[in-house]
Amino acid sequence: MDAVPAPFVPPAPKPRTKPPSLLQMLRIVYRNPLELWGEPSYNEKWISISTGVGGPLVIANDPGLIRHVLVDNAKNYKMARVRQKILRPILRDGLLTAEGDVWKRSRKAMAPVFTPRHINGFAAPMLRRTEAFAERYEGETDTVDVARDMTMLTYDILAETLFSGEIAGEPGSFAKQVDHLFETMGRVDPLDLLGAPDWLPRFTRIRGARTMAFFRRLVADTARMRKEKLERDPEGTPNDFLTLLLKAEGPQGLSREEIADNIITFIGAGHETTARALGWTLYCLAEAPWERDRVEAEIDAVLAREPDPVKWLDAMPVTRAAFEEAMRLYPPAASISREAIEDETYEDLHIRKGAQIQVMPWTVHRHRKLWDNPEAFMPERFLPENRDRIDRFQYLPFGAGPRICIGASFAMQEAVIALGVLLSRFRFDTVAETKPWPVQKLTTQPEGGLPMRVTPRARKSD
Ligand code: HEM
Repeated sequence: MDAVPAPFVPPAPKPRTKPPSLLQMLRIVYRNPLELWGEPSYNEKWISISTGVGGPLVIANDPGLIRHVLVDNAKNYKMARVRQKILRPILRDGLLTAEGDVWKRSRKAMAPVFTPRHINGFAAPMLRRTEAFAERYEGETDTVDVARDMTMLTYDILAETLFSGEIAGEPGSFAKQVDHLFETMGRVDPLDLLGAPDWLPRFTRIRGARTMAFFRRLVADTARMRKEKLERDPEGTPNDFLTLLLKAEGPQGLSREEIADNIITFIGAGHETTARALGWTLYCLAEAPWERDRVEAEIDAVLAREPDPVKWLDAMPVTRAAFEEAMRLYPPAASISREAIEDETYEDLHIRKGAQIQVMPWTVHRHRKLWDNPEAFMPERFLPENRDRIDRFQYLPFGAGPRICIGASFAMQEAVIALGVLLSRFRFDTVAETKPWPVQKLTTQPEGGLPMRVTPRARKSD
């Protein structure tokens, strides 16, 4: 009998054994916040720091406390200050950054856009886009950067499901502006961490402001173009996100400005997140070929009998488990942050008004008391027969509670369709230069990229 190989342990920063100085801390937070966390963050239920930079801070790792903050007493928590300072100038009143009544009205207006019927309707364009994208690997002999490629793929899919390709302006300029926007604006500025007043310019963001104005004009023109088409030819207008959002326009629904904010939000929240998770999945599978064999076998069997991509998510538990395990180890959103509105107590933890609460999928997903062998890539944890052992609040790639990711089903469907198409046709292998290092920017990115060799798979019938 073959020996069972030891599970693959992918790269991650070692927990710190002593706290950094203030200067070191600012440098780490700017460069890679994942390198900040020490042993207690991976072992304790919570850590409460009463005199942190920017006020009191609670790191929440305990599923009970997480449930308390995100669900049971969610009304006592608003979006954290630093997060809003980074994201609100870009996303304004989009769902991710809206608060209070605007958020409530928008979430209600947008719920019908994300129904299973509409998500299922996106399966065919997801399949079409992935198949067209996969053509680039035919005859490819050089190594390719799978990290970059996955952002292109998920951008193609999002552009198709948002606008069906009907974008104002030059083709290609939209994608370029998006990249530039988030690269220049979506960063933690040390001045925000120190709680500096808003009138002090954030040099990290100045470069992004012009791109922002250009991008907003492009989105407004695209929406206007579509609105005219919808009035002229409702039957011939594609039923994509933009049409669905424009149908939600009105006093009880969304204003035109909010529609633009949400389009930018969907692009910001819904393309790089899925791309990172796909990239890390392909990387982990390549480093654990015994797991990859199981995924490939499942995909071959399902594709041979089920051409309808709507059915793939339910039909592929092994593939789904690999994707979920990659999101455990590399949660695209590494932290979920809130701010306490009033003083309150949870068990013996006193939470002060204004305290920043960090629920960190990064540390919760790697917590020593919550997971066996937490550093190892072991997709079987997420197979249906084992799933019950995972507490709802110890696995949070999409968050939880009223502000849970509205695009979670979209992302899961997209991921399984993308993996189904790519892994049925190609084998993804690492090469000597594949040495990714996880870095937290807006998402958990592989620094150094994911250079990989992509070769056609020999089919059973070949
Ligand atoms: C693997 C992919 C994705 C991951 C890991 C992810 C993760 C998350 C997380 C953790 C939150 C909660 C943030 C918080 O509570 O502060 C969130 C919210 C959100 N996500 Fe996603 N997301 C993904 C894909 C998508 C997609 C595809 C879309 C849209 C098409 C999307 C749109 C949003 C929006 C609009 C919110 C704000 C919801 C609200 O506050 O009501 N996400 N996402």
